Amino acid sequence: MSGAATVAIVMGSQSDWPTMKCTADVLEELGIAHEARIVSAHRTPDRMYDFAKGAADEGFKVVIAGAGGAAHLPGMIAAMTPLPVLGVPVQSKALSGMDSLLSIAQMPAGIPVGTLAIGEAGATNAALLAAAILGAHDPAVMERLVAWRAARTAKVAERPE
Ligand SMILES: Nc1c(C(=O)O)ncn1[C@@H]1O[C@H](COP(=O)(O)O)[C@@H](O)[C@H]1O
Repeated sequence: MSGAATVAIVMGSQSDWPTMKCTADVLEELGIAHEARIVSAHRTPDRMYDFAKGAADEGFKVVIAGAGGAAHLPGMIAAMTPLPVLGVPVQSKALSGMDSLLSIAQMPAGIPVGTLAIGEAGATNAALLAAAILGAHDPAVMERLVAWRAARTAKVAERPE
């Protein structure tokens, strides 16, 4: 999406992309400029430090961080930026994402990460939550979010077939 990105989507590995693509797809549908990068607290700590320290200066307003297993990425980023950080627990093979969920949710008081559900539902909702955050100060974004939700509601059938 063109224009200065307001939402950063970061993930610990290329293998997280099938999940985090759900975030990118919904942001695209909502017309919210975003940028996706692979950044790992474990494997690329210097890149993570530079990203987290510079995210606000880069113009990002919200960071969405997805990671699986020992998912320290969202919390480490939250420790280094005042921006809202939304954490998406990516489903892991060994523990089905429970490890990811607990790693992201159990932050110490003072360093918040808004933790979403495991997997694609969480990745989708992270985009909607980012839109709601941005929409609080941007009526055009809020209008598109309301329309997106209305369209989703309209798809719910009254009766099962
Ligand atoms: N949890 C983290 C972090 C981190 O938190 O910094 N970096 C990579 N990972 C995770 O390791 C999993 C397996 O990665 P590989 O598939 O590359 O082995 C991924 O879900 C990734 O998010």
